[in-house]
Amino acid sequence: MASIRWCSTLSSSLRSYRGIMAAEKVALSVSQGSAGPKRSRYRPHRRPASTQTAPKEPLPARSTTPKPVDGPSFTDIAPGLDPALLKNLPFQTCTEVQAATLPAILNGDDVLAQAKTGTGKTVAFLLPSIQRLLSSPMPSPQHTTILAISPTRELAQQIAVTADGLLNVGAHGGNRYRVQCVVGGTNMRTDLKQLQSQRCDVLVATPGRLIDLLDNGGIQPRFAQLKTLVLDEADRLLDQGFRRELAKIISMLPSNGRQTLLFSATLPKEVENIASIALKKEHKFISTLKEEDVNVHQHVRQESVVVPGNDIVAATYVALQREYSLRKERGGFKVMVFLPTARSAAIYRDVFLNLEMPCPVWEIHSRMSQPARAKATEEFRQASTGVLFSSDVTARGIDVKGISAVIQVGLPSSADQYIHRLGRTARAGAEGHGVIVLGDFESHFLTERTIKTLPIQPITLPPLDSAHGALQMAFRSVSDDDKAKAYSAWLGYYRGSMKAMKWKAVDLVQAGNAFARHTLHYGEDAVGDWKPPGLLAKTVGMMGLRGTPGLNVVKEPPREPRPGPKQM
Ligand SMILES: Nc1ncnc2c1ncn2[C@@H]1O[C@H](COP(=O)(O)OP(=O)(O)OP(=O)(O)O)[C@@H](O)[C@H]1O
Repeated sequence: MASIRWCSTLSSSLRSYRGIMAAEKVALSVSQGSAGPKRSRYRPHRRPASTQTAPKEPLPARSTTPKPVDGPSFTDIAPGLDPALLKNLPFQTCTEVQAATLPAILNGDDVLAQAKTGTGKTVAFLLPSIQRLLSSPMPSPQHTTILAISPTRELAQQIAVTADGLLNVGAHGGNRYRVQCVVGGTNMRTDLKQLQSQRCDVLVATPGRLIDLLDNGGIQPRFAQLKTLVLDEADRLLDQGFRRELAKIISMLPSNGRQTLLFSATLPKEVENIASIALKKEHKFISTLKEEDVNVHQHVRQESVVVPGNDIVAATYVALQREYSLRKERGGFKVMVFLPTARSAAIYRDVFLNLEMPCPVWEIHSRMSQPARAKATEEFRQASTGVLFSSDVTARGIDVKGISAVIQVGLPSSADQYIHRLGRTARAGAEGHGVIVLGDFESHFLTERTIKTLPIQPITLPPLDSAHGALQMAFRSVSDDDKAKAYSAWLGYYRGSMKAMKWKAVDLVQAGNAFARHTLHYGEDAVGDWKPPGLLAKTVGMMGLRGTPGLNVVKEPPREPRPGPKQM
């Protein structure tokens, strides 16, 4: 294998973000709150999330200017659009989904819309909703006109920034309208204070925080004049995980005179039934996917790598090196690596920070505090190069310019999730590349009904031998406590896929133990007596694994971690 020098010189290579909305950016009231997170930081003794190694020779930056799309102009589709609103749009021509949905939304229809990832759905629902807001008499400051709900905090904040850019309507008396964003992991009292003291014409929220504010903050009257309800990533919001919360929210909103918009790249057939809790019967279903279309862009090169289970990390390392060498000349090595669990995203980031990476690395997952998540997202957004190790918190909707590749490690939770994660690259006509790295025990994913229809090319990576030594060293710096948590999370995650794997409990435990022994402990205990990390009897019971041979069941929580060797 041609060896690539991965150097670790410390320097700052962050460039300022040239996002499309940045030019229009105005003060946005994103309520983040100052109080600490509900959960403690992932690991307090570690270096802060922003400690980065950066390239010795920074890679040339790629342009992040959005490509103009080849569609009709916004005014062709909707001649009545407010000129001041059009001025705030960084584009003149519509994407397909924008052209297809604009007339119906302006007409006040309920819409269920499907379009591929990265095709401008956010503007598709915000632009006409805001137009309807602007063309009505100024609402009273106590009332919210548009409520958009997103399944993740980062996506909610991104939607709020876009809404804010669009609402910077000079012709309507400057910033008279206001956008607020309320998400979990921040101080609810701060949210409440802002909602009580300031206008909030557009509210973007995650479901949990919104319910809290409705139940305990008494904000229900704020929605008495609600005109538009948007569910972004609608299939996710209406699936088992969120459905009850959504049903409750909807029951607390007025139905008279309310327009509802549901958007997603993936809309399983069943969603139309469930969607009836939100949509009027006579809603419009608009899809820009053709009958025979696969749900990802044809210009995204997709590859799969299947390796023995113990080689998954090494294969990820080599896949990253390969991507780096592909990008070296052209620049723009910026990669998102998706892992099945929060714990594994954290461990991968730790391990890769200890390898000689040629760029900064970040982690983002639900085990981090919200301020740390926001900081990681913003730093990665602004970076011209870097790797973000992520759980599924950024799988949907997140729009970061210049992602050159998405690497998915391990079994995605569903075919749809594969599509959403892949959609973080090649957005708005940009180029991009996807690789999925699977262990042999999870290769059945590639034969799944939807996945089979995608143009995924199997590839063989260069030999992994050179990666093993470096990885073994890097894994030593991860504490036993973190390894134990990653092991437990691994069992919890793969337990959900036992049927697809044709596994019994004992097979699950065997595979989990192999992961702990050969990946987390990277062969250090391969000889002699080896015990998997301890699992509390309570945890074993909750996983339904009581009595399964191979587990190390303990009564007390594992002792405090012995600190690993000093980190670089
Ligand atoms: N009319 C347009 N012309 C050019 N670029 C556009 C246009 N509309 C939106 N974009 C850009 O396309 C990118 C993707 O938009 P957006 O995030 O709304 O996609 P999406 O369809 O919601 O994706 P996902 O399914 O991943 O949530 C953004 O950077 C956005 O600024």
